[in-house]
Amino acid sequence: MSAPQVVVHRDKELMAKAAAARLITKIVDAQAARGSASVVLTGGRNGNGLLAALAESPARDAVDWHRLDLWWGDERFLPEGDPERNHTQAREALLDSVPLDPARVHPMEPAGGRFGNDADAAAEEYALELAAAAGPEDHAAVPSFDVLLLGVGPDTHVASLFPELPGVYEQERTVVGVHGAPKPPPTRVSLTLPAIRAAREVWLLAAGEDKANAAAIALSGAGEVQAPAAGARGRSRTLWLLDEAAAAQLPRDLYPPASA
Ligand SMILES: O=C(O)[C@H](O)[C@@H](O)[C@H](O)[C@H](O)COP(=O)(O)O
Repeated sequence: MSAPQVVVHRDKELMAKAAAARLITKIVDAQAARGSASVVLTGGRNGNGLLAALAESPARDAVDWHRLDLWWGDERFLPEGDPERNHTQAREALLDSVPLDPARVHPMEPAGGRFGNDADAAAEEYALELAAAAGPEDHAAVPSFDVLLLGVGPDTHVASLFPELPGVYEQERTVVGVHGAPKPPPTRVSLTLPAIRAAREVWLLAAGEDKANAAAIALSGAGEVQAPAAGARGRSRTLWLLDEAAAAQLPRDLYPPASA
């Protein structure tokens, strides 16, 4: 697993724009090299802020949208179209504005869908979908995602893996149902750390002073059970994209203060 790299931007708006530019370049390079690209989206303000910035980017259509596979790192287990679903918010922020191939967009099942209100069954189905998309060269029963995006909670949760809750202990399954999540809604579906760590690159997005403590804890050697963000590592790159407020408590060796 790759050691974390930290990049700090002035504020959350610039962080979102810079992250969007970085993601466009990564997708374009992957498509040039392998004919397609694979990205895992995340929910929350920073994840959706990146998508909205990408939608506005002048370089947006350098991406061949028809050759992009989109997955989700987690989903709030709510009915299709619920405004609080990560899928709904991603569509509003970007997906409905670009010519994606619908067959390559993989939302997690909603509540009241094929599995009714059984989040565990929805998780099992998504694991099967991921496994079906994995190739012989892939590092787990999931495709080798080019970039897996993660927002970071103030408690250091990523996706819907919360400190000391069952999902963060999962070492076999790639997707789990989550019950009793401290961040509403309580029922969710989430990739597990083994699935996250199969990604080539993991990018963690955190902006605002409410994330400063979480970033400092996760980047200072905390264990993944107490700080799930600490376990979110990519095979070849782990990149923390912060604004100055979220970087304020980082150890000095990770983010030296601006020179006076
Ligand atoms: O379903 C969700 O809510 C997200 O997937 C969650 O993991 C989110 O990324 C973090 O809670 C950070 O959210 P903010 O960026 O809004 O702080």
